[in-house]
Amino acid sequence: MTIEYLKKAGRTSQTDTAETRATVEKLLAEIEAGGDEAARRIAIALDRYDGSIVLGRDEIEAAAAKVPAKLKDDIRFAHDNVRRFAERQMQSLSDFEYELSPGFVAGQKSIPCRAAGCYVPGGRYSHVASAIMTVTTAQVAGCDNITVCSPPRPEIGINPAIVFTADLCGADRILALGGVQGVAALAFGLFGAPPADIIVGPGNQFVAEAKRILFGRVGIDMFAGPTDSLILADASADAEIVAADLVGQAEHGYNSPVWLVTDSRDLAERVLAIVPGLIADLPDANRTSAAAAWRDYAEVILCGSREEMATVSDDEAPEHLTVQAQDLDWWRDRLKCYGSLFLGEETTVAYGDKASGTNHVLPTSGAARYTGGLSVHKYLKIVTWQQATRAASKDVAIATARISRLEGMEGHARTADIRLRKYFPGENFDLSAAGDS
Ligand SMILES: NC(=O)C1=CN([C@@H]2O[C@H](COP(=O)(O)OP(=O)(O)OC[C@H]3O[C@@H](n4cnc5c(N)ncnc54)[C@H](O)[C@@H]3O)[C@@H](O)[C@H]2O)C=CC1
Ligand SMILES: O=C(O)[C@@H](O)CS(=O)(=O)O
Ligand SMILES: [Zn+2]
Repeated sequence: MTIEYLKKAGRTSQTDTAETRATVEKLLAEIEAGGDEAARRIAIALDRYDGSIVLGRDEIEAAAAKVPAKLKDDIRFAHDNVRRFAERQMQSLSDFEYELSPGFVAGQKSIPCRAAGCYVPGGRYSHVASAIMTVTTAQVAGCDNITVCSPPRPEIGINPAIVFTADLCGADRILALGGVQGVAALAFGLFGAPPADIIVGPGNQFVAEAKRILFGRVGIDMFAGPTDSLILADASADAEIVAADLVGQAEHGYNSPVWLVTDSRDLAERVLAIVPGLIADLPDANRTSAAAAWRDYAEVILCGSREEMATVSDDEAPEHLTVQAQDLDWWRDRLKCYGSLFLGEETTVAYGDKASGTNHVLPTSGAARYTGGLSVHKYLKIVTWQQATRAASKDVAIATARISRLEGMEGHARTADIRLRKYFPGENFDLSAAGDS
């Protein structure tokens, strides 16, 4: 490899993880011991919010009344796209039964988790689209009970558009709780909510760590923490658009990595020259986040070939991966590690983030090495079953008895023996593990 870093990051998604873990463990222990009251106390301390936590129907209607009609239409448009894509995903998985031998049938079926907990982030920005992504997929998957948690703003509560959206998409209950206290409320079943079987949704490092620690006790979709994005671009790319896309992603937060990987030094240098001006031109809060992310987490990597670019990208396993290069089919076939792929200049990460229909809850911090993003499949338990005639069970019983004895599991072996004696009286079987080798 002949890669050259034209800009190297001083920090990565693994920086400060021990400190985050210690903070989250302490908060979870406090909430588990103290229940509703502890969660409320932490919400007051961290989010300066002392209003109602479980939103009543009147509060939901009041929030909906505050959302402009045009925005409601946009939310319905995005919801419709996400719902139709999720329905198509449901169709991609079908139950089946298979006759392994005459009379011995095994099958696979999918069963939705009963209670889903959806976390909708809202600390820095008001992530209305995350409510669409999480609640809609839970609803299409067939979860019976959907609880939403989202952080309240001081004095105000949850952003009204998030409340409207969660309700539109099918939430059964909405809790004004953010961060660790929100995730804990979903997991432990606080404020009258059923304990979640699965918790889904993105969030900052505290939210992602809380889900990670609770995993096992409760299911989670994946590690979906601070957003990251990588752009693969060759000499044919438009430097202005590449720079705008990098800055658009850096605004997510001070700890959002962005990478440009290219085989064109000229493109890289032009992008490096354009980015600072685009960041400076953002509104205050967005500028602060993007400037810090660009300074501390951004990288510009020059490669010798497109194969080398693909390898660098797969090693990063970015959440969002954009290709602005020639021969898009080659890239789609070659790339292996990403949460969601955006091919060509005519689409962009923000389309997927807000409205195009694919899910924006995606693996971060390299988790795309082993998982895709949120889909209806994350809520489904793929289970198996089997059923047999007595005649069909004979060969399986003999093999089971012998393998069990070889393993030293005599009790298992005898569950097969007893059936063979009952179903085939008078027949003799060699059920010992020993025999010709
Ligand atoms: N991976 C994905 O698919 C997506 C990721 N995101 C990410 O979600 C994140 C959203 O973050 P935020 O705006 O912060 O909203 P958030 O809702 O995730 O977090 C806000 C909560 O963090 C808690 N918190 C803040 N500082 C804390 C501290 N020092 N100790 C303990 N708790 C603390 C507060 O209780 C607050 O309620 C961003 O990093 C964004 O990139 C957003 C959408 C999709
Ligand atoms: O990580 C993500 O998918 C986010 O970019 C989604 S959003 O733009 O913050 O809604
Ligand atoms: Zn985004």
